[in-house]
Amino acid sequence: MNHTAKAQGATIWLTGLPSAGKTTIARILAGRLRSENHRVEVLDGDEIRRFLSAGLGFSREDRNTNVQRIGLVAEVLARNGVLAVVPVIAPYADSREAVRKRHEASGTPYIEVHVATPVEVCAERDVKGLYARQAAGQLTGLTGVDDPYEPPLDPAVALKTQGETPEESANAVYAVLAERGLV
Ligand SMILES: Nc1ncnc2c1ncn2[C@@H]1O[C@H](COP(=O)(O)OS(=O)(=O)O)[C@@H](OP(=O)(O)O)[C@H]1O
Ligand SMILES: Nc1ncnc2c1ncn2[C@@H]1O[C@H](COP(=O)(O)OP(=O)(O)O)[C@@H](O)[C@H]1O
Repeated sequence: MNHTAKAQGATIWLTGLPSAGKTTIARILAGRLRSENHRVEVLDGDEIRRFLSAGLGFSREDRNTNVQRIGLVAEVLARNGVLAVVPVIAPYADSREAVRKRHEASGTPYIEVHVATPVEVCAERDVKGLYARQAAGQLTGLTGVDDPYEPPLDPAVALKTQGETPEESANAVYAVLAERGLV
């Protein structure tokens, strides 16, 4: 297939707690997809918050605004043939549903991946020290600890990252894309 002329885009949204493995899986998946000549963009929550969502905090309202902005950008990319990989917490089911609807409205594939690492494992990994800061009383409103996380009820795939390598997790997402004829 000639990917430059007729590429099929999609949004692949990786939702899950801090330190669940979203960013790691997104990077590995994106690397594999690029090596196969797909057009790929990773819309990382942390990066977007420095620019497109600068000034937004972690209230329900701000998280929703953040997720809708990212959802808009992802849908535009995906509609135009890009595989948009989105490692963003997106803790609220209604925000994720709005993003799904935006994709459905244009007939653009939207794949929801639950990076379903248990909070105890995430807190042990604590890549950015957020769980320690929350425990020390230096931070409140941490997703999964003292702020809500509404798990997806019907994700395309749920990854148990504590029992597998990051490569295996990324391969499981790739397999879903393959099943749906997107790669
Ligand atoms: N209170 C609180 N809760 C959750 N996360 C926090 C918080 N404060 C800062 N951070 C850091 O911000 C990153 C999450 O940003 P997102 O844009 O993915 O979150 S959201 O979808 O708007 O909820 C998240 O990145 P990841 O660890 O990669 O998930 C954190 O590093
Ligand atoms: N199967 C796996 N998938 C993804 N990350 C894993 C896995 N197993 C262990 N890890 C580790 O967990 C950490 C996840 O960090 P990160 O990807 O930054 O999480 P998030 O983006 O969800 O905050 C990394 O240190 C990664 O090496």
